[in-house]
Amino acid sequence: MQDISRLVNNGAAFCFTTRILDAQPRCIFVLMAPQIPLFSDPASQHITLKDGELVYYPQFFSLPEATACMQTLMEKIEWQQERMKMYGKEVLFPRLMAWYGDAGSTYAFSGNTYTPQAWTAELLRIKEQIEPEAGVCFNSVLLNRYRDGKDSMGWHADDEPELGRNPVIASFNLGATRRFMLRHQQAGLKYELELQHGSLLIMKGALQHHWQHQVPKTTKVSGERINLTFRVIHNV
Ligand SMILES: O=C(O)CCC(=O)C(=O)O
Ligand SMILES: [Fe+2]
Repeated sequence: MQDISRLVNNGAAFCFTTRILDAQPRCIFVLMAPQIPLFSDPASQHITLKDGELVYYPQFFSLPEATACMQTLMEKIEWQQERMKMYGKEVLFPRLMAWYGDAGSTYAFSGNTYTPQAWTAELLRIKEQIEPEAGVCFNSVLLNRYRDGKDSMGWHADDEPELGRNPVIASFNLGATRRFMLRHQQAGLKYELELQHGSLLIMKGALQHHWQHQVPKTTKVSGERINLTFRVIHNV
């Protein structure tokens, strides 16, 4: 899978997914000549950190579009509460999860190996809108569903070997606004964002090799939230 983000920055690109009979969806980038924007660039904030980059689109999907999308994902995704080993004991993840993607994009973390389910139409639709902004063709998505403020995700980096060096990860958010915290692992730096309904956060550069992130528990939020992290898995 080729990272063309450098090229995208100099011109415009779009990416589409084709499906030939029963074949896996294939993602194809078409580079356009510079200075001829095909689509308007949704408003975004570029945040340059030490050893990493973030691009935040507060309203990547409009509110009605995001609400309809969340409803579809709540109904159509096969949500599961997975288990992990912690200090030798089996514990439940404090959230629901699901893993979708191209066949073969197997992913291992927290002691489990996840085999993806086949893309749904709704997931492909979201992926196709995100890819031109991210500049990569994603082959998998991890979905997390935080049922209320008690559900959370602890400090970690998305630095598993199958994600490769300097992975581009696109994180799409629906439902309740939650705090997304980052901490630099060597420099003692911190950064945080409130990820709102319909927003997109692209993480790139060396971020995953130097920073960790988390979604802490909160007593202030009672609503549900769904987060999708689109990724490129290199063992396909
Ligand atoms: O829910 C979020 O915003 C974070 C998700 C995340 O970090 C992950 O899936 O690795
Ligand atoms: Fe993560």
